[in-house]
Amino acid sequence: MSQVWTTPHRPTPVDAVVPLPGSKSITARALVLAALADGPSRVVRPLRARDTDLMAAGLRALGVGIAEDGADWLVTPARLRGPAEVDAGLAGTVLRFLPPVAALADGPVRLDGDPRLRERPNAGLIAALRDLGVEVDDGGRGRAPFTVHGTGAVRGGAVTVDASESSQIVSGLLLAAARFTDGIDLALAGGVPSMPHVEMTVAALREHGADVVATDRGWRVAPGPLAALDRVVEPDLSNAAPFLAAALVTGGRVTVPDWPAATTQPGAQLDALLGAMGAEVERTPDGLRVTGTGRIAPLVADLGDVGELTPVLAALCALADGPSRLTGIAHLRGHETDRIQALDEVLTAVGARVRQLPDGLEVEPGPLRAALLDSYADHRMVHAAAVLGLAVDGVRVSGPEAVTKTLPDFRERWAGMLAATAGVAS
Ligand SMILES: O=C(O)C1=C[C@@H](OP(=O)(O)O)[C@@H](O)[C@H](O)C1
Ligand SMILES: C=C(OP(=O)(O)O)C(=O)O
Repeated sequence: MSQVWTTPHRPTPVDAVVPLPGSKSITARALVLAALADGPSRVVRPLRARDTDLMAAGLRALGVGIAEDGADWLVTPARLRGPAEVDAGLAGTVLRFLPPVAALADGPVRLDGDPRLRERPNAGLIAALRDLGVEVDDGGRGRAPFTVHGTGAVRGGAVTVDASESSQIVSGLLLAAARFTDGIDLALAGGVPSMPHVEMTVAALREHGADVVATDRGWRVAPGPLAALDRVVEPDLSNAAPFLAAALVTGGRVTVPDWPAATTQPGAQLDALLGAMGAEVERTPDGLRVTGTGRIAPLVADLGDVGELTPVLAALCALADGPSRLTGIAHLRGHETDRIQALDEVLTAVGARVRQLPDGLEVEPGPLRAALLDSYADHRMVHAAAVLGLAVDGVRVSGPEAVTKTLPDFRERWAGMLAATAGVAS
């Protein structure tokens, strides 16, 4: 039976330092590239959560050695083999990053996951794999479950890809492409959301020595070896969003240590976004510090590059002092849940007026009221509920265990932040 979490109400300012575990996106790329490299690699301080544990399990199922060494993972590449079964859970990264790796295995690899995973769009990836010479049996659905019939090699070469529904389709193809016989010359058929995540993929490939160039219509990866690499994983800046938002909601102060000076993580844009919503944002020697000023300003923004920040930002919009408009995020309908619909339901339940747009939503704050909200099995909808609960007494959320996807101890960290008057929340 699903749990219900009564989210803490907090009428007084928070003042906390909140360290965060590793980035889901960087951990996923580190695992895949280490698995395809020419020797053993160490992933230092990887995120240990459902999505990244499933990525490791999927690679192990293909024959890759992944051992724990304290908090690190030691990855030892091996001949990739089928038959194998991969459980992608609800992880878009596993759904889109492992099929191109599976195509290099010498046998069939079947991929499936949670009921909602079977609704997440993947036709662009499956079509591209076929164009690159890979046999994929998906029953014509363009979604999981499907079987990649690996033959031990992928021809690769020129391919036009529809990645309008997820940037992960591009990332998945690029990550494995150096191991394709002809590499890849990937041209986009249209737009692609979440560009920082594609840049993260390109940067990670280059760090492993891959020859990657941007072209007029996409990216080209030359065939060749990937060098082994020991990589320290940065903190997950997208998971910083609810904690930093708490500073705005309570008029308090939250610092996230080890904020990278330069990064491809889209969460880095929180400084500008929260600044636009009225926060004071400073980079201090202790980390990124966000201070609430007592005012939450409305936000009018294209969030296409930073879609995964939307649930928390939309929750802030419901607490703002004017109407907001968030656009560029049509692809959020294919995320862990249809996030446009879910945000409409949740924000309406706490008193906002919400209008869905073809590519986003408008949020007009109204008199706030307590409500029982659904998590929709979506970790970031639990984060959004927690942010709302700071301002609205009596916000409860069913299915809070969804946070295991990327931050299993989210509720403990949230309580630690609220308990801290100063110093480090634990
Ligand atoms: O490559 C990645 O690590 C991710 C890319 C994005 O996917 P979409 O482009 O499907 O939004 C993002 O939302 C997701 O959380 C992680
Ligand atoms: C969209 C997300 O996840 P996924 O990697 O499953 O697509 C997310 O974490 O917000």
